[in-house]
Amino acid sequence: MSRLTPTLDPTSAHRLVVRDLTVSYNRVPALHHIAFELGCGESVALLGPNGAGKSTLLKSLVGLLPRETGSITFHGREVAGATKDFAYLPQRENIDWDFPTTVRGLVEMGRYLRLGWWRRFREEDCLAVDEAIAAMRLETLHRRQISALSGGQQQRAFLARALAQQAHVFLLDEPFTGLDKPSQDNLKEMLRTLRGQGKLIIASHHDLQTVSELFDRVILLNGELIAEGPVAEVFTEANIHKTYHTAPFTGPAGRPHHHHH
Ligand SMILES: Nc1ncnc2c1ncn2[C@@H]1O[C@H](COP(=O)(O)OP(=O)(O)OP(=O)(O)O)[C@@H](O)[C@H]1O
Repeated sequence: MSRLTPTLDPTSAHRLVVRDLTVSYNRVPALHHIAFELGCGESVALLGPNGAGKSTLLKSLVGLLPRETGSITFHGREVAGATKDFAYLPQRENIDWDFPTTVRGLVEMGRYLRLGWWRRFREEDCLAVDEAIAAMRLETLHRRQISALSGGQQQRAFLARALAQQAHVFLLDEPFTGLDKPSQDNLKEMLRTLRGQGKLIIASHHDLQTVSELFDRVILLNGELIAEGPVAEVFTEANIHKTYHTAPFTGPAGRPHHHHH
């Protein structure tokens, strides 16, 4: 295939395709030969016990971890390393909320990610930032320091940054954790907005009670892929049991390392 004129497979348009993905830490595999295919406009719960590899999968999708085997393609194009099409929300405790910036400053960073730091901010960039702030209902808070926001508002500020970046795939690590009921409802609505805009949302999640209310599909993970598909088909008693009550597949290298929490 010519490098200059990549041929796009029409069936892969708007799809994220993961094939045979293996990711290891110090040669100990945390993900074993994972494969799945997702489409834009879907919201997907990434489920599995502590240490199942949920964060590892999100980080590897966003290019933060090298992969040992496998391929990731989006829109039929191989994804290698960081891409502006993908936005990543780390676990809350892994974000430095004391970083001195306003909501607006944070959202502008998303825009710069898109432009490159050397480019001048233009009218259209300001508009994109305004739009993102409005979509996440942060208009009244845009001058506030991010350290002075509630947990739910901080999540929205990060989602606004991803919107300004014009990301298509939103990789969210436990976005509902630590939010009270009103903030959860609010985030739920924001995710519905994003899905309506054709974004693909993949979120690790721990509350099995809310899965069917919040998501269209599930990925059940425990070192290896247990099952993947629409909630109604795949989120079954038997699959849940298999995911949470079976010893994780540890691979030929032996037991996985203890979890960092
Ligand atoms: N930086 C690291 N170095 C070595 N091993 C790691 C590292 N990060 C994660 N691991 C191991 O990889 C495996 C998967 O961890 P990961 O954090 O992806 O799980 P998780 O499903 O996100 O867990 P949790 O639900 O607790 O957040 C675990 O066995 C963990 O101990």
